[in-house]
Amino acid sequence: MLITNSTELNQSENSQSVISINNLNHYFGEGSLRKQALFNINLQINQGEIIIMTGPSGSGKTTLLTLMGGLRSAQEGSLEILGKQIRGAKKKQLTELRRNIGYIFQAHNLMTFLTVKENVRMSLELHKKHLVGDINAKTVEILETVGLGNRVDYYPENLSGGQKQRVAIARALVSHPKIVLADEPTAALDKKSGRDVVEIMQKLAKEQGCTILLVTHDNRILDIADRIVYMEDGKLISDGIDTVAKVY
Ligand SMILES: Nc1ncnc2c1ncn2[C@@H]1O[C@H](COP(=O)(O)OP(=O)(O)OP(=O)(O)O)[C@@H](O)[C@H]1O
Repeated sequence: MLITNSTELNQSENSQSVISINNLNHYFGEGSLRKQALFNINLQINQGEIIIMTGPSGSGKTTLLTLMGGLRSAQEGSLEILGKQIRGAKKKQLTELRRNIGYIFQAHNLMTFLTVKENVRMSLELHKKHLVGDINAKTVEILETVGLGNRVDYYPENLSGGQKQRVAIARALVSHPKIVLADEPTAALDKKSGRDVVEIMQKLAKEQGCTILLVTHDNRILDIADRIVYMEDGKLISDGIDTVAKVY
């Protein structure tokens, strides 16, 4: 009976872990040009956490973010995303995994020839499981949540930077991904728009229970994080469990 209980406990603990990284190394280039970009990274990320990754330029934040987002295959060590081992993963496995992940980038990457509504709706259309029910209504609903209910038929060129970024958030979250990756989402925005954008991300993520991984140099938004991961020279210096105060 005791064994059963402890097994159940382990299973429930594991189910909370969305990303599990152990002794991860990463290299760019080959032969004499081979350069190590990540050194022995260990990090556990749980469901619903908002993680901000910060550190100097070239410290490896984007490399780690793209690995955690299934945008490249892990080479050495262990990287489990949503329970799947990504070390040595093939393109097909990464494509499959990416269906569970939403992406928000500094340059929002909206389709300029589609309206706001069409941009968001397209994301739903790529997910077969969301093609049930009224996808138009789902699209309008999330646009209302990000404060763009009155802009659904606009083209991106007629929106401000902050509004475009809010469309990008709606597009990333409309399919209820388990993980959202955001690379410098406030970099091109003024203080107020940047703040609005991260607060909307925070609110939606908490409602949906999704995990957010956010890379930023923007000190003004650090407070939305549950944890701040600090990197230097390809090494993880602090994973925010109890050292945030020392770093900042
Ligand atoms: N495709 C690549 N080919 C070769 N080296 C790369 C490549 N991408 C990144 N690097 C190197 O890996 C290291 C980490 O880069 P990375 O972009 O992950 O850092 P970063 O912390 O995100 O920097 P920034 O804040 O400037 O975006 C750097 O030394 C960089 O030059």
